[in-house]
Amino acid sequence: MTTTPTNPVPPAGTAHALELRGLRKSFGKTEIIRGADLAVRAGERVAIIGPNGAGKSTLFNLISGRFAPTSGEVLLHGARIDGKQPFEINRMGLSRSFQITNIFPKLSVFENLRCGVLWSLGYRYAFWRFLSRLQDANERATQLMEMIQLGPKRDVLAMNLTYAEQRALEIGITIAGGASVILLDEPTAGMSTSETTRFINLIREVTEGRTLLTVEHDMGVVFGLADRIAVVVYGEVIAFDTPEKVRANPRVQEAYLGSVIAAQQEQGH
Ligand SMILES: Nc1ncnc2c1ncn2[C@@H]1O[C@H](COP(=O)(O)OP(=O)(O)OP(=O)(O)O)[C@@H](O)[C@H]1O
Repeated sequence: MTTTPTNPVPPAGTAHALELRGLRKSFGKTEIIRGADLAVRAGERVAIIGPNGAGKSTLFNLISGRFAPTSGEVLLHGARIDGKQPFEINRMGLSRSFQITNIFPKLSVFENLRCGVLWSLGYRYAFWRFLSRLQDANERATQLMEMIQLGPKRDVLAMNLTYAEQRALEIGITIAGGASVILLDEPTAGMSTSETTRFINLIREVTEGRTLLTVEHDMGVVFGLADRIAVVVYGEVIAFDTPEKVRANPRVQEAYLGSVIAAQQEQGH
């Protein structure tokens, strides 16, 4: 048995890392996602932006399997994943951060990461302590710990970490299984400006070679991190392009970005 992660970069010429085709989702009579299309290339970093209530979180819930779509398709490296359970989608190589609820507060940094590694290998939590001597799981956890720069905090309980450290740990757990597609919900929410800058660099490093999707409100993070930006307005992807082109897109300006950038400039961002 080995904990070596699966190669996060699929062979050249394969399908998109992630694809949404005509995706729709209704809650009762209200259609929230109204025919969303998106095709993300392997290795791309994509930020999903849009006004409050546009459906960004719902899209994440549809991709990660928390909700089944009303109609339409979600494909991971060309394979249909819509309607599958979250753990099945996870096993197929897509991992979503669940913010700090992912973390076991009373376990140390190292133990949290080892749990993430073992869980991704298919062991149930009840068994992990019996497997604690497994050298490869320990090695992978150590490797992750260095990656997220928490080596000096190895034996500190997660609940005693700073908020930014907890977010870093959470990302470590998210990538523990070697998933090729990573979904991060507002990864820098609640951080100071300097923490945010450091954290963007950390995210860049740990997701290198993987496909990253993030939902983000902070335009500094969006423009600093994303190769392409998907703009969701009223349940549709109205633009999907490079940051420069999205910024210059009159439809985006009108629907969303103009007012957001103006507001963030007023606040001194
Ligand atoms: N489980 C649910 N049942 C009913 N309505 C829901 C459910 N989940 C989301 N909605 C509704 O779907 C709409 C879109 O919500 P969603 O959270 O996806 O938007 P968002 O773009 O992520 O917003 P925000 O930027 O404020 O987080 C909202 O009107 C919300 O009330």
